[in-house]
This record gives sequence, structure tokens and C-alpha cells, in this order.
Amino acid sequence: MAILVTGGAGYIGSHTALYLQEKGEEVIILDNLEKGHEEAVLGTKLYRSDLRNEDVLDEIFRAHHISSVIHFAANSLVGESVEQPLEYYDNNVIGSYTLVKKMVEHGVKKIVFSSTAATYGEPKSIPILESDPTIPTNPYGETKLAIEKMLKWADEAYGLKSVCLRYFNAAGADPLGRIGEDHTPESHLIPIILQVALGQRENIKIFGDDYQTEDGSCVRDYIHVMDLAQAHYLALKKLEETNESGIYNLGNGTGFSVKQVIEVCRTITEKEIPAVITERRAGDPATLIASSQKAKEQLQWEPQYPNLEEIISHAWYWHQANPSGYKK
Ligand SMILES: NC(=O)c1ccc[n+]([C@@H]2O[C@H](COP(=O)([O-])OP(=O)(O)OC[C@H]3O[C@@H](n4cnc5c(N)ncnc54)[C@H](O)[C@@H]3O)[C@@H](O)[C@H]2O)c1
Ligand SMILES: O=c1ccn([C@@H]2O[C@H](COP(=O)(O)OP(=O)(O)O[C@H]3O[C@H](CO)[C@H](O)[C@H](O)[C@H]3O)[C@@H](O)[C@H]2O)c(=O)[nH]1
Repeated sequence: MAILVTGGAGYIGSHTALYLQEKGEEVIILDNLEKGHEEAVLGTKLYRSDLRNEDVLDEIFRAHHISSVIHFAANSLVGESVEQPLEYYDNNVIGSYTLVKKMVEHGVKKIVFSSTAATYGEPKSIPILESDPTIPTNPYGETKLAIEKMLKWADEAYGLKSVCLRYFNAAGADPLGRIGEDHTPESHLIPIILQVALGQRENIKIFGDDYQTEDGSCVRDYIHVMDLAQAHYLALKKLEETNESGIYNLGNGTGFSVKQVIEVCRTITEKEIPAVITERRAGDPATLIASSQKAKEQLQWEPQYPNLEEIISHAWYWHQANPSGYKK
């Protein structure tokens, strides 16, 4: 039996595929390589295709004994989603709809879905619980919430069981440096700071320092990509054992401001890393911190790398060895 990983050539998907293989699972990857990299796919079959291609999904479900699906493939940039909402509905909602339709047709009944803290919008209280209101402030979060709801109704109608994992800020890289984070253009905070440390950018722009936080910059909960990978594996095990759907936050429960993250990067890299304050970025909540108690209790999830210094060290190890990203 194999696990189909959509978006498995991307950042979190490739780390999860590697983790699953190390646990002895057979993995098949589907990725259109628009954002992903062939070089990030290690030791497994890659179908280079779009998720919305029904024929390819039919081919995969016929050719392999797929027991379950882990679904990462999506567009995932908050700002871009505000400018191009239809692209997000097309790729995220129609892509997921096509996948779920084909799973139902082929009798595949288990899915783990990449959801996001962006489903909550501006939080009412911190730390954020799964039962808190979900009022997204951008199309990206809206599309992810729409998919969560589609999965809930697909469970009721067809018995398709799902675990939706709402990640907070993914960061870090494989501790052995085999794969890492490579987005073009990069928009995430930690890799951008590390590009400054490598001399590829002049400075890091701090998007606003007038938020209601201790030092005025935004606070986020950074979670190691390998700890996310572990959670996907445990979510699949839980689905196999209990056959129950669920929604879980994944974060460390500790918030770091943008300024604090820059400071930790200066310590790890021993570089100056100039920073400048600029305008706020549209759609950024001041503080996002997860309560992950539910995942710890129900999935037996235990993050192995909760320390921000270690998360950044692993990212730095990858970026130093691959300053221009994956070697083509
Ligand atoms: N990075 C984060 O901090 C974060 C936080 C919360 C949730 N997420 C979610 O996790 C998932 C993975 O995020 P990531 O950071 O690894 O992104 P990524 O862009 O690195 O990976 C996504 C992969 O999906 C592929 N893809 C996209 N649309 C496709 C399609 N229609 N058909 C086939 N392949 C397609 C891309 O080529 C890419 O390889 C996304 O669903 C994202 O919304 C990410
Ligand atoms: O050059 C930069 C880049 C980012 N930031 C700030 O750093 C923080 C983190 O920003 P990222 O872009 O790294 O991450 P986001 O919090 O915007 O989003 C990430 O986490 C979200 C959930 O919390 C979504 O799921 C999304 O897909 C994922 O990229 C934000 O306050 C942002 O304003 C800067 O100050 N300067």
C-alpha cells in the first residue's frame, strides 16, 4: 500500500515524504513543479502533473494501491491571494475538489490536509484553540476553510475520513541537510533573513513596528518542518486506528517577534544582518500563537526541535550549502 503525497516536491511535502519513507512507508508524489523541485524528491516516484488533471489521478489510483492521501498542493501566499483571489479558488478549491472526487470514485477513504492558522483570521484570544472562531481575513485562508468544510461533508456523505492540520509558521530544514526551503521569489521571514546573512540582499525589511506587541513587530509561532512531518505520519496512524476525522493546530506554543527572529539569526550566522522598518504588510495579524495540546494528547505528537535556535541552525546549514537553492 502506498501514500499519495500531492505537492510532495514542495517545502513541507518533500520533508514529509522523506520522513514517511524513513518510517518504511511507500510514497508516490504528484506535483506540477510550479513551485516545487525535482531535486527535493528523494527515492520515490514523481508524477509531474497538475492536481486538476483527472486522467492522471485515475492513472495513479489505478496503478498503485493508494491507502491514503496527504494533500499539500496549493497556492499559499497571503498577499498574493488578496491580489489574485480567483487563482486561489481555482488551484486550492477546485484542485482539492478534483482530488476528493477521484478519491471517492476510487474508494480511497483517508486524507490528511494541509490547513493553516490563516483560517482563524485575527484571533480573539491567544493561544489559539481549534474551537476558536474561524473568520479568515484573506482569500488564502478562505479557500483552506472551504476545503476543510468540503471534507467534513464528504465524511458525512461518503465516509471519507480526514485530518486537517492547521500549521502555524513552518521553518527549518532536514537536520541532515539533504533538502530545505527553496521558494522563488522567497517571501517567508527566516529564509529572507538568511539571504541577507549570505549577502544576497542588502537588508531585512521589518513589516511594521507599531503593532500591539512587546516590541511593536509581529509575533509568530515557528514550527520545525520535520515536526510537521512527524504530525502527518501520526495523523495517518490515528486515521488507521480510529477512523475518526479531526482538526489539529500545529505550533510550538511560543511566540517570537520579527525583531527577535532577526536577533536569533544574527547569533546563529554571526553576521550583522541590517534591518529597516517599513510599512505594515496587508492582512498580517499582530500575534499568532497556537495551542497544540489537542495534537499532543490525541495524536501523541511530540515536537523534536521546539527550540528556535535549532530551527534556524538547520535552515542556515541548508542555505549555506545551497545559496542559490537546489542545484539543477
Ligand atoms: N509554509 C508554511 O508556513 C505553511 C503554513 C501553513 C500551511 N501551509 C500549507 O502547507 C502546504 C505546503 O506549503 P509549502 O510551504 O510546502 O508550499 P510549497 O509551495 O513549497 O509546496 C506546494 C507544492 O505544491 C505544488 N502544487 C501547487 N499547486 C499544484 C497543482 N495544482 N498541482 C500539482 N502540484 C501543485 C507546488 O509545485 C509545490 O511543489 C500548502 O498547502 C500550504 O498552504 C504552509
Ligand atoms: O521580509 C519580511 C517577511 C516577513 N515579515 C514578517 O514576518 C512574519 C512572518 O511572515 P511569513 O511571510 O514568513 O509568514 P506568514 O506568517 O505570513 O505566513 C505563514 O504562516 C501562515 C499561517 O500562520 C500561512 O499558513 C502561510 O502560508 C505561511 O506562509 C510576518 O509578521 C511578516 O509580516 C517581515 O517583517 N519581513
